[in-house]
Amino acid sequence: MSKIKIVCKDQTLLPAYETAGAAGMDLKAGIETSVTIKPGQRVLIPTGIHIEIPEGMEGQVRGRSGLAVKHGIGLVNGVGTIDSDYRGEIKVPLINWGQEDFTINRGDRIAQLIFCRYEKIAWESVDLLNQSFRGTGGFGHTGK
Ligand SMILES: O=c1ccn([C@H]2C[C@H](O)[C@@H](COP(=O)(O)OP(=O)(O)OP(=O)(O)O)O2)c(=O)[nH]1
Ligand SMILES: [Mg+2]
Repeated sequence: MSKIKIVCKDQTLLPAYETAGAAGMDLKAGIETSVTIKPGQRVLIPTGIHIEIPEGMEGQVRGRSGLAVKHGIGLVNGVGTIDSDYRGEIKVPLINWGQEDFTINRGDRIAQLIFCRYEKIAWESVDLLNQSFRGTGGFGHTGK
């Protein structure tokens, strides 16, 4: 298990795995007062945490399916990327795709954070790529 440094002044905001097999730690809203998101509105919610991810790893901020299904709450950026050299506060850009106002209170679990290893690459410029069975087919060319 990797150890990752975190600055979290309010321990009630410390992200945690909710179950033994959870892939993501839930991120909590570090807002002072409640925030209401109107239908179609975007808000950037602070989480109260700063982290130091080792090089070669990234953090992925993903939505919570319960908030999406029950209230239409999603992430504006799809999946957020937390770079290993980022030392700022992690923030979550939420959007209300639903039809009703949605209120967030301090400490509410608004998204989840997954850690992944990635590989860096260098381009090798060529004129031709190796042929493959798929070729240039994509975007549904294999059918429904
Ligand atoms: O959901 C997110 C996405 C990003 N970030 C922070 C961490 C990340 O390392 C930094 C930059 O994110 P990204 O590279 O996605 O945004 P950008 O628009 O390319 O900004 P920059 O020019 O600062 O890289 O913002 C968050 O706190 N939450
Ligand atoms: Mg960037």
